Amino acid sequence: MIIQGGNRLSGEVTIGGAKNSTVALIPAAILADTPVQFDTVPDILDVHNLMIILKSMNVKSEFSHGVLDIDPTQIIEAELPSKAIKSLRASYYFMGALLGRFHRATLTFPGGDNIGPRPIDQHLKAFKALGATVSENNGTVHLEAKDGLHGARIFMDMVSVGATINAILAAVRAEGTTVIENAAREPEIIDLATFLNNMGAKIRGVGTDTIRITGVNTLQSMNTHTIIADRIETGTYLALAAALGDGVMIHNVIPEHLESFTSKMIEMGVNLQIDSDKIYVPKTTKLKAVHVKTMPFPGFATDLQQPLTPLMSLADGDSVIVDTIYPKRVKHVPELQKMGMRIETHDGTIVIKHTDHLHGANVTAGEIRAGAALTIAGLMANGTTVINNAGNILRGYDRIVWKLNRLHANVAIEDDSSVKIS
Ligand SMILES: CC(=O)N[C@H]1[C@@H](OP(=O)(O)OP(=O)(O)OC[C@H]2O[C@@H](n3ccc(=O)[nH]c3=O)[C@H](O)[C@@H]2O)O[C@H](CO)[C@@H](O)[C@@H]1O
Ligand SMILES: C=C(OP(=O)(O)O)C(=O)O
Repeated sequence: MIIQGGNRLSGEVTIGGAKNSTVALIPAAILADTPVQFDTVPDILDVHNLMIILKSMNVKSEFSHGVLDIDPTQIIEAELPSKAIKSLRASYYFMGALLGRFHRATLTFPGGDNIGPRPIDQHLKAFKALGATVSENNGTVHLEAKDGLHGARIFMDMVSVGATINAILAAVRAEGTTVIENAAREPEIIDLATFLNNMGAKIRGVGTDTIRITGVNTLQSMNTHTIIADRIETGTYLALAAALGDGVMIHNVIPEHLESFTSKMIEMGVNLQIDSDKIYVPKTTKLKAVHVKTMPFPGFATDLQQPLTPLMSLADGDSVIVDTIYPKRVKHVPELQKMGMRIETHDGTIVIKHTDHLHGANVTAGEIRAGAALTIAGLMANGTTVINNAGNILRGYDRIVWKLNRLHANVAIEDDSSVKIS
């Protein structure tokens, strides 16, 4: 990604469907006995890679103008393409979905963002509780429930989005009732349950820490499922607009999903004008330093700590971030230093000091949200910034180059081949 920095931004931007919903909904589609349709689907690399995985199972999918059609009615068991599986984290949702559909699944370990250790022990614990045996060999996981899946009580040792979703996917067609305790409460889990319940599933309690699922024999889609707005993309544009906007209106927002973030921006001195489904960010000149601690929802999202960093560098005083979910999520720090930002890490604490000027540099997006922070910093900086590994940004930001340029930024992607799907 090549950014000519220094332009002030203004205008309007519309947020796409949530990446973290979409990447669960697509694997969930294989549990249906009918074709399914999603709309407001973000145009991101993760979606294209999930479509490659579907194709390997003879599941046809078509994606056009934000509408994704998936026909799982001719699904077959097949070896899944390990390159696509490794390209994203959420490919692990095929473990729960295939177990639910065929009572067995074989997958290589998932990829996704390199943000420190990301074990899947809670996912495997849930599958075992439901009656599956789990064996691992050379980076491949084999799951099998020879006597079918049976409802069970699952207590999650820690709050995990992925393990909660995987347990739902495996339990939704299991025999009997499953209770997930200490479940994650992220809005994307509610979106997934809405999709499944509209097809006849019986999932109750999503959005609380106890979820009850009574298994059903069939899931049939009757209507199009509209994916919720991406709260992380929203937060990224909010931070960007406050840092270098002369007035930016952000549409398709669910403000209730972002309260921990918007309240932090207001604490910083950004006079956000929050409406029912849009937020206006006025030009902001004076910012206060703040402290942020990431937490499971409804706490401050780990995925938004890095996008807030460039705005923090404009504040008077030292801002502090502690990421309790991923303490090693600091890939952006040395890259931002190359651009002149006064940012340091000490024992899991990130300190951002007031920085007068950023300058363009050659940097690398180690992961998606590090890439978002570098993009904002590049737009604020004098001169040209080149972000290598921009594929990490395109994994999860819907049509980002087009959206930024419509706000009067000067951004381009070069060497598109490096981010093409194979
Ligand atoms: C595709 C998707 O939705 N990705 C999101 C999801 O990732 P993901 O679902 O992978 O993250 P989790 O909620 O599972 O992780 C939360 C914490 O639990 C730990 N853990 C998790 C599972 C497990 O079996 N064992 C274990 O120890 C993790 O290392 C982490 O410290 O939630 C993260 C935390 O909000 C977000 O950053 C990601 O954007
Ligand atoms: C960590 C993230 O994604 P994933 O879990 O898909 O790697 C993210 O979206 O910030």
